[in-house]
Amino acid sequence: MTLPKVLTIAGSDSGGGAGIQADLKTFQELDTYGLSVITAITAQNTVGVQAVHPVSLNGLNDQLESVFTDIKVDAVKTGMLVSADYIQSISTYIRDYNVNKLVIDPVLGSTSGSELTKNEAIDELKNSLWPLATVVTPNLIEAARMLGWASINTVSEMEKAVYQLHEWGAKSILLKGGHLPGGESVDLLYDGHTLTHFPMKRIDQPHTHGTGCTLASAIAAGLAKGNSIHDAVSMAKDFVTCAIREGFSIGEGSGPLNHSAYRHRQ
Ligand SMILES: Nc1ncnc2c1ncn2[C@@H]1O[C@H](COP(=O)(O)OP(=O)(O)O)[C@@H](O)[C@H]1O
Ligand SMILES: Cc1ncc(COP(=O)(O)OP(=O)(O)O)c(N)n1
Repeated sequence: MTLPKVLTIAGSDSGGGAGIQADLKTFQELDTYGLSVITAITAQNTVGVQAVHPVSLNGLNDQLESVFTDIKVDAVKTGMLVSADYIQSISTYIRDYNVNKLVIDPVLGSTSGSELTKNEAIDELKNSLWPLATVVTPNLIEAARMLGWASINTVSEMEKAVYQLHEWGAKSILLKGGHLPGGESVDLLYDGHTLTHFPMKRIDQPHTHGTGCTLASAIAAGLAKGNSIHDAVSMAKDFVTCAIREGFSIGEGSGPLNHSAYRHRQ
């Protein structure tokens, strides 16, 4: 028996809700084999990020070399990328090893407000990694920051944003509307030809830590299993919706999702 192999390149979350931990749980639940290259260790819990300790650039390169020289991965997902030199290195491996299923979650900060990828790294992300992506999955805050806009507050602003972000060379963009105000929201997928709306009713749930990481990882698992981008996003939306519905409390702040909810859905 063999399983599709999915690699996450991201930061560790000691609280277990986001980052590498959310990614590996998602891969496992979707019957794929998860591998990890860790960019940074965050001291983090449900209340926020207390400290960030990047792995050295040598440490990052050693992990990339070990994985890529031995294992043919079917898809890669990236999360917290720390800084421009890390992104340069990761882009080189993605290009040299012909990774053709790449999901970039352009994590710039945590919802609690800590910087996880340096602002100066945005240009490197745009120029070297973005054009290699099958799909990039910004939230509204990340999209506005990368476009140099003050904010994105409406579906028509989301539509303008998704078209502009697509011009940077990724095959498709999934602009997530989780931060849109109101009880109804939408994620927009644009593949250069078709704009697809994934509408959702907001689940009234305080425990949503790790939604972005989980969604991007589920898309990567779907792609690794041979699904189209549209089908992978559609499955990933169902996965994250089930997981949000069963989010739970483990500390004083915003708790994690239940990653096994999709497997046990009725
Ligand atoms: N309260 C919610 N109810 C239903 N879906 C949600 C909720 N919050 C986020 N989502 C969905 O979870 C995914 C992650 O969205 P978002 O919160 O915008 O990203 P991030 O975690 O990167 O900030 C998106 O598909 C979004 O639509
Ligand atoms: C190590 C690490 N990586 C990414 C994030 C951001 O995760 P995300 O899924 O966007 O979840 P929230 O920050 O919205 O809870 C993180 N916090 N830590």
